[in-house]
This record gives sequence, structure tokens and C-alpha cells, in this order.
Amino acid sequence: MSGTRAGGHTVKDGRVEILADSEAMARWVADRLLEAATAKADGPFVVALSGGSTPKRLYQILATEPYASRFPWDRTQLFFGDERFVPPDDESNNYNMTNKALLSHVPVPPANVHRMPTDGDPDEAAARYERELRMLYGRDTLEEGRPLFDVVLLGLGENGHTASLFPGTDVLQEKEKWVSSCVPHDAPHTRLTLTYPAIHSSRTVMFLVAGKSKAEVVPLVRSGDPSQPASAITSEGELVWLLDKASAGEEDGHG
Ligand SMILES: O=C(O)[C@H](O)[C@@H](O)[C@H](O)[C@H](O)COP(=O)(O)O
Repeated sequence: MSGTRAGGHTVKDGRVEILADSEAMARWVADRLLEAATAKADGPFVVALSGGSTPKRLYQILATEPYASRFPWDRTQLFFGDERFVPPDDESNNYNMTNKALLSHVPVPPANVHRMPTDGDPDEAAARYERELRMLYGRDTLEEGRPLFDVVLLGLGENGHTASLFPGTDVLQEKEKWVSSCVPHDAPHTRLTLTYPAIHSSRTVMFLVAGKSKAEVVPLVRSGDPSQPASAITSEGELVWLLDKASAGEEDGHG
């Protein structure tokens, strides 16, 4: 697992923002993404998107005004943090969800959307996706101080997984590959996922966590509990926890 490095952040020392509910959280993130994309006028704005219910609302918001017309889609490169190894038109495919919620409504050039491949052999597909990331990065080795992603969006599962880094799987030990396959013991579908080192190579990691059902796992992960895969997430830049009041344990809420 990637360790803590100078200037970087872990789940323990990440900043925490508590929003009233998942709607407020999605709007907060939409505003931060627009600010960050606009500020980076000198190059591509590279984002790793997450699956899950909270990001879906974020994507729907980004498809509305003012975001849809103000966002610099032409220089935004959209990757995915993980994917279920099912066809792109499958209901559980993250690209499919993202396409319906966002991509089909905004003028993002198709060449800027990097769907994780889900055909052929999962290990070979992971290697193909890693090559696509290397092309954009322009190097074969990740360098500290030269982040691969501007923003990595992550969710958090009740079993402590994030992206498709699932408990008890080999991908948790991966230190070289940027993308790997993963067969969860406790969830359906083979997955492709970004690895810890790839996620670490980021200006900002944002965890989006909403709902009362997450209130128990959040403090475990934030304390660095090694049994929770999300505990080992680091960013060479900033790490931000977006919690709603329910997931922060501050009140009853949906979930
Ligand atoms: O594709 C996915 O589902 C994500 O990779 C997964 O890591 C997700 O972010 C968490 O399971 C939380 O999901 P929710 O936000 O829906 O609870």
C-alpha cells in the first residue's frame, strides 16, 4: 500500500466537510469541481469518476445550468475509478449510469470520455486501461509532484471498500499497476479498479459518503483501521471527506 509521503494526506488527516444532506453534498462538490476546472486553465482537467448513488446526483447536477454550459468540457478528461465487468449497457455499469445522468446531456467530446473496457479478459482489460492512462500522463512511472488526476471521486461501502478495493483481495497489495482486476468475496461481479498508487497520484481525493448506513464505517476508516480497505487511501495532494449529517452520525437520515 502506498505510504504517507511528505505533503500528502491520509484518511486520518484529511479535511472534513459536513453537509446537511446528500443533495447539499452533491451541490458542494459540483461547485468545487467547476472552480477547480476553471482555475486550471493551462491544461487538461483530469477526473476519476466514482459509481454509487451520491455521485449520480452530482452528475445530474453537473448536467444542469450553470454547470452544463460553464464547465470546460473540451479540456476535461473523464476516467473511471472502478467498473463492474459487465457490458456498457448493463444497469450496474458505472459508465452507463454516468452516461445517462451526465455525459449524454453535456458537450463533452467523446474522445475525452475514457470508459473502462469490460470485454475480453479482465486482467488484459485492466492493462489496456492502464495504457490509456499512461498515454495521457506521458510517462510509464508515476512521479510525486506530477499528479495523474486533478480529482479522484470516491465512495465508501459499508464493508470499508472504496472504488473496487474490496476486503481480502489481492489488489490491496498492488504497488506497481495503476489499474487491476478484483474479484470481491462479498459483492457481485468481477471489477476493474484504480489501485492505491494510482489514486495517490492526485491533487485532490474526495470521499462522498451519505446516509445513516455509513455512520459506523466512517469512524473506522477515519481512524485508519487496517481491516478497512479505504483506510489505506492517500493523496499526494489534499484529501477531503464529504459527509452528510447522517453519515457523520449527527442525526437520523436516509440510508
Ligand atoms: O461503483 C461503485 O459502486 C463504487 O465503486 C463503490 O466503491 C461505491 O462508491 C461504494 O459502494 C459506495 O456506494 P454508494 O455511494 O452507492 O453507497
